[in-house]
Amino acid sequence: MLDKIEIVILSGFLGSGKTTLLQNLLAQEQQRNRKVAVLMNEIGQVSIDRNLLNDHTPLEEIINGCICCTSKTQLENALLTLYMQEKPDVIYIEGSGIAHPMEIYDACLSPVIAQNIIVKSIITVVDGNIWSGKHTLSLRIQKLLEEQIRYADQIVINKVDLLTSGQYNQIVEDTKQLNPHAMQHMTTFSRLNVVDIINRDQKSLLSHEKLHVTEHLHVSSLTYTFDKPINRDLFIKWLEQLPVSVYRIKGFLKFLDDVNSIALFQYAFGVPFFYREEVNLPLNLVIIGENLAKDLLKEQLNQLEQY
Ligand SMILES: Nc1nc2c(ncn2[C@@H]2O[C@H](COP(=O)(O)OP(=O)(O)OP(=O)(O)O)[C@@H](O)[C@H]2O)c(=O)[nH]1
Repeated sequence: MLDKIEIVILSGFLGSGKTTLLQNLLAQEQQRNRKVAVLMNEIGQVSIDRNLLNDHTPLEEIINGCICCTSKTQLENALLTLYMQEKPDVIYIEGSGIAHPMEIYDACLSPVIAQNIIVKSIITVVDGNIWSGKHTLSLRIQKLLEEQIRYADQIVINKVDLLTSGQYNQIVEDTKQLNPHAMQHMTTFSRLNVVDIINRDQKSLLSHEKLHVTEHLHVSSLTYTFDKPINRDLFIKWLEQLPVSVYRIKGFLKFLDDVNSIALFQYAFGVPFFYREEVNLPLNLVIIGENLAKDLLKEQLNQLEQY
């Protein structure tokens, strides 16, 4: 089994400074001698940003589609390709400016590779200038900007050079209110030493800081592997009692009433879907949510295997 590959998700609205940040990060990774791969998602028909990266960095691109719709499977496949072919230490995923960070997070956790990766950080770059004038944007875009901030564990407030001190203070306050857990960085041209922040050794931090760090990424995931078929009704009963903080589950199941096939299972915000598949895949179930009670969930899933 290969070592776990780190994933860092770069989120942020169009033009906020994600590619600029990525270039900075890649330079820092190079100094640390780590093997890096990049996955980019752009909405346009052609890739613009690839020219901004050096030729040695393995790159997969998903062009002309946003991860939140059909391109999600493409992202899963691209990630799998990078994982199998390049075996990097870390994969940076730059989402399109209109992608929701949770959609990217979700797409990373394909049941096929969820056990082999670890999402280290969700970094959202906020365009200070756009944020200050956000009332001129549609409500949908305003909501997206807020969501991109809400789900980050590192917030890079960029383009500080274009802000008045009043605007600067307002952004700091707004982002703190939307996401009190995240670390804030105020930057110009996305200049910050974030690699160290992502990789800092938690043991070396002061104890109060340690607690803070472990709480940063408040969205988490759990992968459970079933060894045998389970009872369908009991599984559905289990789903019905889940707290709303579990908002996504996906994976492969085998039910006692149909042991010759596999059920591809999808669950989003309380709504389950089962698709019958005639393939043989490991029975991995990935659960995504906020403040997951992992031990309890494992125990409950283990119980399902006892019937
Ligand atoms: N004035 C100013 N310009 C910046 C800053 N950071 C980035 N830019 C410029 O903003 C533009 C967009 O930056 P990118 O890094 O390409 O932004 P992006 O988020 O990758 O953009 P998309 O790929 O369209 O989503 C570029 O022209 C950058 O040079 C900053 O701090 N201040």
